[in-house]
Amino acid sequence: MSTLPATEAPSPAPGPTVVVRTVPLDTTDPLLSHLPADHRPDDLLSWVRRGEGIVGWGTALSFESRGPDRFAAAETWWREVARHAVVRDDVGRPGTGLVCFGSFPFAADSAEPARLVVPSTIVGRRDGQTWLTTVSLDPQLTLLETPSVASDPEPPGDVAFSDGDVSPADYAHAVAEAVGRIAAGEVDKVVLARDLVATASGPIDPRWLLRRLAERYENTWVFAVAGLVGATPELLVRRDQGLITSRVLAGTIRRTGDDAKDLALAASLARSSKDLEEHEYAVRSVAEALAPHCSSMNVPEAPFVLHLPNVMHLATDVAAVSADDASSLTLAASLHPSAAVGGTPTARAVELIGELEHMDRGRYAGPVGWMDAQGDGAWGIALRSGALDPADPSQITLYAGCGIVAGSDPESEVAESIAKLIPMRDALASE
Ligand SMILES: C=C(O[C@@H]1C=C(C(=O)O)C=C[C@H]1O)C(=O)O
Repeated sequence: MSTLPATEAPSPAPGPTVVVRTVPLDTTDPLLSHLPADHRPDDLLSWVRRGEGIVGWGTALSFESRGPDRFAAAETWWREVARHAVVRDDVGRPGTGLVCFGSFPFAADSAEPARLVVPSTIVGRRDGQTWLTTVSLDPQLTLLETPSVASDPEPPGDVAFSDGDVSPADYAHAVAEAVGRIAAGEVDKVVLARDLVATASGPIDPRWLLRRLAERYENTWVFAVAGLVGATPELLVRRDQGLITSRVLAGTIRRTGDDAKDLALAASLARSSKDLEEHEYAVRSVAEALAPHCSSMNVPEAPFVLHLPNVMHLATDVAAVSADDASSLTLAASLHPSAAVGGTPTARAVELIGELEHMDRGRYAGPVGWMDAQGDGAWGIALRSGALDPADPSQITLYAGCGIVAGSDPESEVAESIAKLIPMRDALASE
C-alpha cells in the first residue's frame, strides 16, 4: 500500500498525472482467467503468449488519433503521460510500472481512430514471475484487492456467417485485377484482404475468444485492444532493453490435417520460388526500416517454416541492437506497413490496395500491442483477428488477406484467405 504525496491543484502540467503502483503477485492462475466478467467487451486488454504477457481492464486514460500523424501523436501523448506519472514499481522489468496498450488502423484515411489505453488494472507475467499494476488518477491511490479468477465466459451460441464488404467472388476479382497490374509492372507485390461478418445468437464475450485462441495457437500473440481481438503469428517489432526483434512472415500453405502430407508441403513451401520471392520482399522491407535505428542486425539467410494449426508460413526472425532511443512504437510506425500486409514498393502498393480492395481495413493489419514508460514493448500485426461491433455485442467482423505476386491464382488466394479465417471462426464455436 502506498501513500504518495498529493500533487498541487490545479496542476500546471499539460498532461494528466497518473499514479502507478506495481507489486509482485503470488499466483499461477492463467493470466486470461483474471479478465473480469462484468466489464464491457472493449474494456478488456490482452497481449499473451504461452501463458506470459499482460492483461488489463478498466480505463485510467485513453487517447485517440487519426490520419498520417496518428503514430506521432500517440507517441507525443504517451511521452507526456510517462513524464508526469508517479510510479512506484517493486518489480522493475519490461511491462511493469506504467504501460499502455494500443491498436492502430492500417490506413491513414481509415474511419477508425488509433487507440491507446492505459488500463486501471494490469496483471502481468514474465519468466514465471507475476505482478499486479494499478493505475489511478487519484494521488491517494490505494492498492486494489488481489485480482481473483473471474467466472468462466459464456459461449456465443449459434453463429451465422455472411459476406462483408468484400465477398469471396469480389476478392477473386480483385486478385485477378492485381495480377494484371503486377504483370503491367505497377508493383511487385500487393496484399489484398477481405472480410466476413459473424453474427452470434448471444453476446460475444472476448474472454471466450481469447481463451480458445490461446489454447490452440501457442505460436501466436493473443491480443485484445478496444474491441479488436485475435491471435497474430507476426511480430512487427519488440524492443526489450536495447534488443530489437521482429518476426516476418510471408509465404503461406494451408494445412491438410495429415501430418506426413503437411511435412511434404512444408518442404515444398521452403523451395517454392513464388513464396521465397514474396518472403524476401517482406524481410527486406523490415530490415531496411530498422537499419537507421540499429547498430548491428542479424538477418538469417533462409527462412524457417512456422507451423500453425491452420496454415504454415515462411518465417524469418530478425534481431538487432538498438542504436538510439526510438521507442517500440516509433519502430512499429517506421515498419508499418511492411510488405507482409502492404506490398512492394510500399507507397504504390498501398495506393493499389485503396483502389482494388473496396473496404476500410479499420485496425486489421495495423500494429497492435503495448509499450511501457521506457519505450520497451511489443507490437504485432493485427492479423487472424476480428473487430467486435461496438453497437451490436453479438457481431464481429473477421478479416484475412494474402500477398499477391506475379504467380498468384485468384481461386488459390480465396482458399488461402479461408484458411486464415479459421482461427477466429473456430474461436467463435461454442462446442
Ligand atoms: C495478411 C495476412 O497475412 C499475411 C500474409 C501472408 C501471405 O500472404 O503469405 C502471410 C502472413 C502474413 O504476413 C492475414 O493473415 O490476413
